[in-house]
Amino acid sequence: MNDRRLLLVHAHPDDESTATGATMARYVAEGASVSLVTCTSGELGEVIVDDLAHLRGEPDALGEHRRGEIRAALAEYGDVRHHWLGGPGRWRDSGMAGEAGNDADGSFAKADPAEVTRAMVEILRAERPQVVITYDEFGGYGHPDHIGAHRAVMTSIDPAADPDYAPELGEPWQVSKVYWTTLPRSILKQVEEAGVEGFEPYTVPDEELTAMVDGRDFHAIKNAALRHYRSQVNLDDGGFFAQLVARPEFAMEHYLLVRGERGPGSGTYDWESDLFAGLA
Ligand SMILES: CC(=O)N[C@H]1[C@@H](O[C@@H]2[C@H](O)[C@H](O)[C@@H](O)[C@H](O)[C@H]2O)O[C@H](CO)[C@@H](O)[C@@H]1O
Ligand SMILES: [Zn+2]
Repeated sequence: MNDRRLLLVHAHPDDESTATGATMARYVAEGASVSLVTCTSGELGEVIVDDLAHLRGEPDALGEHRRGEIRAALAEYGDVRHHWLGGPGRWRDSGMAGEAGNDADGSFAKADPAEVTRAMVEILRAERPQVVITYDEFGGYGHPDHIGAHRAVMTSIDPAADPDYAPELGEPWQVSKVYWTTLPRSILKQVEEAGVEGFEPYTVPDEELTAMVDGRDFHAIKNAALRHYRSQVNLDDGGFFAQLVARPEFAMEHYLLVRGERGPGSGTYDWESDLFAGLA
């Protein structure tokens, strides 16, 4: 199909590259329109390198720094249009589940759901994507901002298409397919080889997944983008994440279709290899 438009909705800077970077790179390379929504600037993140120690305990400064990191990271992909949900700094990082930031004024976890839906509908109507990607209802691993990003998408798909919902936000738009980014249960072998146990709850049985985007041709771009997130990830310490990122399989990104018609697939589980499969 011509004029393919993909929208990804993530919680913090770096999530888009970690979970879906090869997918973004592939569709940009294939000439699709790719846009990204990031819900917070990651103000409460840790700072893992000492040369950025001045950012520790400085949420505003860390947020500004991470906005710079994602600008540099997205440039590695080429033409990706980037939106901050509600505008830069509208909603702030909530911290990990159970932390004080969850209740802080201005945190994404405390956002008015109606305002979040409105902000998401405005972007959906502006970008008019056929395909939207976000997290599952657990946010992948339970982070409140990831759960919030999931809810932002799942509460806006129908209003975006409803002519009676906020007509001032633009012409109605019906998204055709919604996918949740997931980790296949089969990844456990790699994870356990890297010395990490207890990862199973964050995975989905391979037979329950519906699509896999093979982005191995774009593994280098995904890694180049991740290298811009020095405050968050270290790809050179030989640790679990660095080992995972180095493997070409890390660029094979898996999805579960939750809205729309499943297109033709192939292989053991009849997975779609193209998220636009089945669309006219
Ligand atoms: C990948 C992701 O969503 N990262 C979030 C997460 O970061 C974790 C947090 O800093 C935790 O304290 C660390 O132990 C853990 O290693 C980090 O992955 O939560 C942050 C705060 O909400 C967020 O800024 C970061 O992007
Ligand atoms: Zn995140």
